[in-house]
Amino acid sequence: MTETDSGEALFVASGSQTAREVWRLTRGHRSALAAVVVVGVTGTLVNLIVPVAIGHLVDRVRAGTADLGTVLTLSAVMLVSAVVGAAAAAVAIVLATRVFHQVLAALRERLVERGLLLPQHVVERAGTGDLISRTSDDVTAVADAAPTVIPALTVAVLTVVVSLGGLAALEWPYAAAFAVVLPVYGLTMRWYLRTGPVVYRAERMAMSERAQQIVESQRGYATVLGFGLAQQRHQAVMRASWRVAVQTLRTRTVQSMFNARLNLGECLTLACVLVVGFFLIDRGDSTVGAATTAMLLVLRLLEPVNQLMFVIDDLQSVLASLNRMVGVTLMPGRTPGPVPADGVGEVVPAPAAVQVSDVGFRYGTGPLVLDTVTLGIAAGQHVAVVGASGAGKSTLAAVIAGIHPPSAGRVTRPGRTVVITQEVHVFAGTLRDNLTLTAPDATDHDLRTALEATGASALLGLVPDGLDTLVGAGGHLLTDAQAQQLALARLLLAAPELAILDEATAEAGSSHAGQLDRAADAVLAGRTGLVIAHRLSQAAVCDRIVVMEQGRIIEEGTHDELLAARSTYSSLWAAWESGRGARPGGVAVE
Ligand SMILES: Nc1ncnc2c1ncn2[C@@H]1O[C@H](COP(=O)(O)OP(=O)(O)OP(=O)(O)O)[C@@H](O)[C@H]1O
Repeated sequence: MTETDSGEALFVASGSQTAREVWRLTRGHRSALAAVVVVGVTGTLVNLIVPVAIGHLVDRVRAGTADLGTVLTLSAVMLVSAVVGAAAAAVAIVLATRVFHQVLAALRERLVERGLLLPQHVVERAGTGDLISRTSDDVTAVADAAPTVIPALTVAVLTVVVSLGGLAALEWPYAAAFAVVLPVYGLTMRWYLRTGPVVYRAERMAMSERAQQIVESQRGYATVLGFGLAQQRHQAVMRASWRVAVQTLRTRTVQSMFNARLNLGECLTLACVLVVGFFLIDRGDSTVGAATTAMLLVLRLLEPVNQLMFVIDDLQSVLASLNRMVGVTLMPGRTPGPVPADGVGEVVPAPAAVQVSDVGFRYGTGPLVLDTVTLGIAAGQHVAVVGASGAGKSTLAAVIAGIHPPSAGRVTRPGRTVVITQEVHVFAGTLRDNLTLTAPDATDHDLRTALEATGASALLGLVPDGLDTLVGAGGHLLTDAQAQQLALARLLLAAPELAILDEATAEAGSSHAGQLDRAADAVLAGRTGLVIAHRLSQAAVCDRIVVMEQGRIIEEGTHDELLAARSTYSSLWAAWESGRGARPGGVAVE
């Protein structure tokens, strides 16, 4: 896991780790794989009948013993063997394609599942584009190449072995002539195996970086517009795209040089076999028919040898992608729910109560963001966390939610915990799809009840097709407040034991603020709640308030207790009250 630990890309598996993992995934498909091999061997053997029959025909013609019957019989044999050989190859390819698509689907599922469980800081450290590129570009690269690579590799290996055997059986010097040229192929292969992975890896990395630049530009759309960074982002994407173009050009250059070396090997082989045939016939050690068969066998053999080389070319690309995909599946991640993650600290399940004990947290190697934080929330209690910007409130929420593993200390929380932040994602699909994400068995009646409870029943009247309305990318665009209502209704349907609202209703100043506050009250009712409060009116109605400053809890108590103590909170409250009074509409909606 060195690459991840050093703060760079996500883990890339070694060849043997990938082979082990892929072999494990073929469990359940082994008999189909055996069928691919058997059918492939049969097809290859049958295909060799054609050159032997042509050689035989040449000798019969030269000897003057070839009549129409012989020609027709040999032609029929060749026709049948060509048809059977082609049919066997087709069956092998279909079988292999099926098996590898199934294995690839299983690997992709594991990849996505694991990717979602990776600690957020690990993904962020590597750049989200890396994970996206592995689940898209790499999967596509393997999907495109695997169905041709595997049967071609099998057929090529079998043809080489069987044809060499046939050449040796004919006259050993023919096989020897081919063997003399083999080092050219060996050297080509060695050069390519050294050069290929380097250029392919560089190309994939460039693609990852391009994906990262595009994702960042899209994610930070508001910031890009707000700060007038469009030109800068455009340049960054252009530079990343140019690097992809340069790397792709390098890859193509290496491929062209590879082709040139293959052509050289082909020329040398044909020349050697011709010269050997000439001397053998001249000395009476071979017939013209045998030389014809040898030449045809060599021609047949060259094709799969070239194919083998080309397959190795694709194989390089497939292996580079597979290593990256398998790498993610081998990384340690959060297991779903409240389990210890890869930090020094610990997260363990508990009934509806929360206990945070001496928790410390830092982002990567940065400064301590949470410093020996201790906090208890009884089952059913609602606690608000307030404090200045950067005090560590969101980080504490994320550590309790299990998004970040604590660097030190221990967190105990309920198994079913849901966190809602200000950034709510609306998935592309129907409103119903978005709501049933966390409650697949919910009926339309349940969905309507949840929307009503969160004050969002009006939403159904505003969208064109009710629950069937397509929302998210490409669909009906929901406002931020509507997206928040949707998220709160989704939380209600998920019915967690602990709900964490990280400024989930922070639409301060908007006419929806009061509505969202009421929705938050509805979703917190009857369950344990942690509220990262943006507006102090949200904190005031909670059972307890915790004040944070520079990663530490500095005050704790009820709203009245903290006001009476003339504490930091009371100053915050006074400042907020005067600000609220000044803000038009602020009071009216509370
Ligand atoms: N992903 C991150 N990587 C590095 N540092 C981070 C990251 N997220 C937050 N921080 C830093 O951690 C500290 C605490 O941030 P956090 O967001 O938890 O504070 P907060 O009290 O929730 O602030 P706000 O009210 O502005 O959201 C800040 O100094 C912030 O810059």
